[in-house]
Amino acid sequence: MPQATSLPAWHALQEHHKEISQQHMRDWFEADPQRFDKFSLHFEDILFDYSKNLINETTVSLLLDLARQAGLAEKIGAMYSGQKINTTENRAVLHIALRNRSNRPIYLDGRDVMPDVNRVLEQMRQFSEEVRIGIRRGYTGKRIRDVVNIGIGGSDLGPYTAVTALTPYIKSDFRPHFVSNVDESELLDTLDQCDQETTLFLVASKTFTTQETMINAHSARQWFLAKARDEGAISKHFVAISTNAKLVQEFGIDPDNMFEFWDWVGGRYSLCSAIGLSVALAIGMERFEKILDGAHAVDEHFRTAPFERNIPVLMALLGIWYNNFFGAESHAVLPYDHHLAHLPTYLQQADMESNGKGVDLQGKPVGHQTGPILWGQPGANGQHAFYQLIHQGTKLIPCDFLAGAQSHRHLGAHHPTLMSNFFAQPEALMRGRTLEQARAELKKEGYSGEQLEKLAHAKTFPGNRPTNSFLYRKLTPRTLGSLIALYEHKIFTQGAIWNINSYDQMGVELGKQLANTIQTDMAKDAPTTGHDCSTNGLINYYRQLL
Ligand SMILES: O=P(O)(O)OC[C@H]1O[C@H](O)[C@H](O)[C@@H](O)[C@@H]1O
Repeated sequence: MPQATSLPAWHALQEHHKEISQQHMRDWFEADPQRFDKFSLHFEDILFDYSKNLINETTVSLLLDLARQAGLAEKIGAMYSGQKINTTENRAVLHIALRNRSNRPIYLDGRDVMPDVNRVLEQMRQFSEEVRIGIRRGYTGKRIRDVVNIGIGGSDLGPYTAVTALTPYIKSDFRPHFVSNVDESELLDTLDQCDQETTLFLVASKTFTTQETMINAHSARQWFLAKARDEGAISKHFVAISTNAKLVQEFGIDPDNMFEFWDWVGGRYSLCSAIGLSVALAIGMERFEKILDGAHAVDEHFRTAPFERNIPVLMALLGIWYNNFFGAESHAVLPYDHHLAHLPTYLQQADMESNGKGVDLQGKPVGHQTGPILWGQPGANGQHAFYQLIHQGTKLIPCDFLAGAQSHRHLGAHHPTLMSNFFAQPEALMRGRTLEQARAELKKEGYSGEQLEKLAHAKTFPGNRPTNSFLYRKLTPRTLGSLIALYEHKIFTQGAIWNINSYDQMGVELGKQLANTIQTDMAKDAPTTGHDCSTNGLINYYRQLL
């Protein structure tokens, strides 16, 4: 596959960019009352409004050409048919199989993976129901009240984001916890809230070798045994979620208490696998399966919708437009739905670990920018922190705004107020405020002369800042599954066009290796000398502080 930069559509977009960058969205909206109809789409109850972007019909058509010329259709086909598109690790990428709610088989090396998927779903169903209704209890016969998921990265962020998102559905006498960091503070603060007799630990790790998770799991085991004093009781309080049966057994977890997943599920794409067990325990398996339904519906949309009406494809192309032609370095995700507070963090791993790559599929340096810096936090909080820079700073930051029309609980004017901000911010970012408008407003307020002039410039907003708005009825399990799948396929599409492998994460390794050698050095009595002088200096000063 040729580099994206050598495709004819790339050159055409470079030329087109010159023309678009001279124009203002405000004028387009004034000239064309149909703009919203042209540039918005519905998927079930989710409205995707992309009309407030720096695009016209030619832009969209050139971006679609780019997708076609980059072989996107073939690449989607390759993923769905189980080809080993994770070429560096020689693995297929089949998270779509985890939520394949159709009767269609999905083959990997000539074998249908669906019986395995369904077997584990059945195991999750049985286990979560037994815990929730109290058939499975702790070693003293008490009901399980606290569930602690111990995992990091993909074995933490997905279920943590989902459990937070679906807080209104959590069983009232049940408390889910997530421990990821190796910093003992997190584990100890959590254990302080728990009782050994009523706590269930889910040790979640695809590889079962991740340092942070293993240390936390061993410490949790010790904490448990300090009270239970019976190794036999472990089977009632520890389960594992992993692809590595051997290491799970070595840790002392009964194979019957292991929930399997497979090397064709990337960690950051594993929410719909057994990694979602904490979600199933918290909200019930039936509702967990609604997440799968929502994700599957989007999988089908992505697979079958023509590119011009394919939401993840359009999300990806708009991202590429800003990333590669406007030089935007970051992308903000701004949920006006407090339950989605962890979505930006979740998407940081999904997007930045997938597309933070500098070589292409042939192992050659890419000749263009790849994945953006993804960041964000819930509105309205962000408005009082970093929106100033988005409105008037010197950087272009495309933003996604997300909101549910209905909230789960009602209190006075809270929700309408939140929603008014959700509508106002993208409008203000698009429209801005001209110098003339600022002058007129100040004049009305009684300003004049030099002071008016100075203030008018400070109060001018350039506008023309691009946003997407996602508006759905209510944050249900199904909607959550759909939103996550939309972003997953956006990431896939961008990786496909950039011709990179979105499914390995070699960049995480070096720091891990160095940490291991440094820990050995730290254990020695002599001052550390084996590193650069800065690292030596830091380690040696740390010793003095102990
Ligand atoms: O699930 P695990 O094998 O414990 O891995 C947990 C995480 O750690 C690694 O460092 C990877 O960068 C992540 O992609 C992964 O999700």
